Amino acid sequence: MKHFEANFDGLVGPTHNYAGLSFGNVASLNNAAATSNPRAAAKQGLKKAKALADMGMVQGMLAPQERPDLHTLRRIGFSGTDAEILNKAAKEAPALLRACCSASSMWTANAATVSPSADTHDGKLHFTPANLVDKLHRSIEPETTGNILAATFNNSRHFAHHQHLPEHSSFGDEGAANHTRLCKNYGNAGVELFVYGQEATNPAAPKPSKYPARQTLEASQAIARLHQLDDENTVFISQNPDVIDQGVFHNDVIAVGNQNVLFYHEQAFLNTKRKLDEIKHKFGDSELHFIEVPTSKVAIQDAVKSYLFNTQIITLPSGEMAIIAPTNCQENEAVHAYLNEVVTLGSPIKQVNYFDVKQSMQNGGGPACLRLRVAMNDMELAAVNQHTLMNDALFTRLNAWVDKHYRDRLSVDDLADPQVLIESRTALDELTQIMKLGSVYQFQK
Ligand SMILES: N=C(N)NCCC[C@H](NC(=O)CCC(=O)O)C(=O)O
Repeated sequence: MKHFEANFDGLVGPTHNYAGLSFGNVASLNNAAATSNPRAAAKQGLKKAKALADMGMVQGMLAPQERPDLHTLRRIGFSGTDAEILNKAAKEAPALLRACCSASSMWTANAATVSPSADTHDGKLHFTPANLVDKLHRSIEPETTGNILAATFNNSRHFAHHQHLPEHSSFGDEGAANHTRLCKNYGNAGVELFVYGQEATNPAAPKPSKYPARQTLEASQAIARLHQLDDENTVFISQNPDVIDQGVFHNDVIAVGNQNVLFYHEQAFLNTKRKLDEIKHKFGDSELHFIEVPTSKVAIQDAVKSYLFNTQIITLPSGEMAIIAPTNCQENEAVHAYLNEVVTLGSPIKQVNYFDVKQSMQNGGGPACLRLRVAMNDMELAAVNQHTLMNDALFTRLNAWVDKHYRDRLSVDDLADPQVLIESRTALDELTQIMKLGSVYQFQK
């Protein structure tokens, strides 16, 4: 049996816009009210996904969510026709309308936490959608995320789908953005690293003072229980609150791992030495590469601006590893120099490939935010909805679909236009047919 890691990228939705919704996410705040280009955003994402498929990687796509979210607007008391609701919300509660229009489900690293079957007691691949309670616009994602995951991984013999955690800040959960798995080979039991920003039930524990910590220890522990992970195969690590206060709102902005490589900034964690020792102990005897980037080479500010750590580290079919980086890393002198150096360090990382995902980057989402990693085997892959898997035909079809339905300019003021809603629903209805998802959206029920 073959084992590998698949990446499921979020297809950027038709309402991709810059609304400044994410306090603590520097790019989101800096680009608030800028005009977006949803068509370019979707195509940039598709291009990256196709390039990985062309490198021999298993690559899937996850459908976007229905936005504007009329269901939520009705739930909070707006009534009338769809057009009346949009009109009233724009006048009476513009901030709430903006929260109901974000295409933020594109960052599928926040869709769920995933534990491969090699790690779980029942031998199934486990998914728990993230509740994303810290941000209003993201807290309305988990139910549909669960529907989309169930429609994509739709086989109960292989896949276990859990409900998202209780919707309370004690269980703040941002999914795979704060989760990394190290392993010798994808088919071996790995060590799952859960990184959190605060402890809900221990107010004396370190936490940031300026920006929110979106992930709690309690949420991470709940996921480990749900996924039937062994204590011997899990490590819980506190993020350094000082870096959260400098814009590191998820751990995947400061660290990334793959197989036997952990690539992280020296300021990423608390108690770094102790935690690395625990990882080493749980990982066992074989070779493990800790690539620690010192502040003297890359300042936190440069890491946050360039998204050096929001890169994907992938294992190519040759066994060598490649870094998939945003072009923003080439544009930052210190970071570019570091990436030129990293391939010479004698670790498995041998190449760096750059992709322009600037439309997403302007909202604080790099290459790694755009993908959900699912380590799996070929039997499990055969049980996946095959219409979600990237290949020449799907790439051509999705590009044509984007050309047909997406605008090339969208401002926050356009979000109240009922025409945007009609365009978005028409596009998504067609998409569910292309990807054979069934009726995953509220407007289809
Ligand atoms: N690091 C990972 N894995 N994901 C990045 C998520 C970016 C997203 N940005 C936004 O939601 C901005 C939306 C706006 O402002 O319009 C967020 O902050 O949750």
